[in-house]
Amino acid sequence: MQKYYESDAKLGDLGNCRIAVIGYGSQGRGQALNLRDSGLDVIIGLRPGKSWEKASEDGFEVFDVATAVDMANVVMILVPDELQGDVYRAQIMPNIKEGDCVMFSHGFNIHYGQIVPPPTVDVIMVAPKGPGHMVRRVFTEGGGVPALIAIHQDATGKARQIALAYAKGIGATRAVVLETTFQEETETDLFGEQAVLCGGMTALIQAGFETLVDGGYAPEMAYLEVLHECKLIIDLIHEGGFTKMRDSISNTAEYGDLTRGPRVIGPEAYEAMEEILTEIQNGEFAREWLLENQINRPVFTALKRQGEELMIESVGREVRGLMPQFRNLSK
Ligand SMILES: NC(=O)C1=CN([C@@H]2O[C@H](COP(=O)(O)OP(=O)(O)OC[C@H]3O[C@@H](n4cnc5c(N)ncnc54)[C@H](OP(=O)(O)O)[C@@H]3O)[C@@H](O)[C@H]2O)C=CC1
Ligand SMILES: CC[C@](O)(C(C)=O)C(=O)O
Ligand SMILES: [Mg+2]
Ligand SMILES: [Mg+2]
Repeated sequence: MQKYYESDAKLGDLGNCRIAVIGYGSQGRGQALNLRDSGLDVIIGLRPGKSWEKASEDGFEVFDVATAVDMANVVMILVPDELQGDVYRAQIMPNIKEGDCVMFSHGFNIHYGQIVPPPTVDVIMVAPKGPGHMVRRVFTEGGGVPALIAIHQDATGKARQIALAYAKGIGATRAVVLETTFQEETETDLFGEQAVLCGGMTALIQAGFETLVDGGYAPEMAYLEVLHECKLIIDLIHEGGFTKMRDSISNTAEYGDLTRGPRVIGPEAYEAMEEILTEIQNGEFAREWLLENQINRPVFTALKRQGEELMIESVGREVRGLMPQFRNLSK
């Protein structure tokens, strides 16, 4: 894979550009603040509401989406994936100009054909491999969250330089930037969040918590064991792979890890993962999610509420309340 670092990217490639960041949520805020701190010209496009107030408080000039797109030549679309098609057709498409650059942090709408920009514009992805709040936090600490870039259309012949300059502006070249395609980013990102990072992880933690509580152990004990300590173990895996984690745990834990882990994630889990990947590759997941939104998200709403009502959530609030390190953390 092609890799890029600080010396491969020039902020000057965005020097004459005005960047409109459309949306000011997790990624929008993180990216916009980092770009501004990198000395770039950034405005924000929004609808009236909470995000508009936040962006104004943070000192940005905020406009409705159509005006922001009209005023800019680089447009980063950071509204939720499920709304991007409507926002693009109503407010972005009528205001983009020949030679502009349309950017995404996830390939969903391009890959699944929900947005088809005209051939006269660059279409680029700069996708941080981490939550927006961390894109900001790590940048302010002097580091960067790695990112993927991809070029879908290169109308100006400068798409790659612009992608790299943007990646530098948000701090990603301080870590590493890898070049991929819209297809590869979309399919791996959806798979990762569904099967491992979010879906797989919460299901694994919940199953462990329920098993201990059903076995008669105190919920607080179960929480500390299967959720709180998760981060400490993951930090070691993150720093040095399974080897570093296994060097740090006891031999007893390591033997249990090696012999019992594959019983928890056995053939059934592999089959489920293959099915999930197929649904992503053949567009079934995308169709389901877009249709779910068209009917006002009944399944999403019900499952979200059930998740919020789980015992692990209320026990977690209590246990975190016992530890000073959690008291000043925002939600
Ligand atoms: N969350 C993450 O860390 C990651 C996200 N991404 C991608 O980044 C993109 C943005 O996701 P994310 O940051 O999670 O989004 P959020 O849900 O956090 O934020 C969405 C923003 O869009 C605004 N918005 C919603 N609807 C409209 C509209 N009709 N017109 C104008 N503004 C609107 C919201 O404002 P309001 O307050 O008015 O609702 C809010 O500021 C997606 O493509 C996602 O896949 C990629 C990597 C990681
Ligand atoms: C893991 C979820 C994610 O893909 C991300 C933070 O990278 C997302 O879509 O939010
Ligand atoms: Mg992701
Ligand atoms: Mg994602």
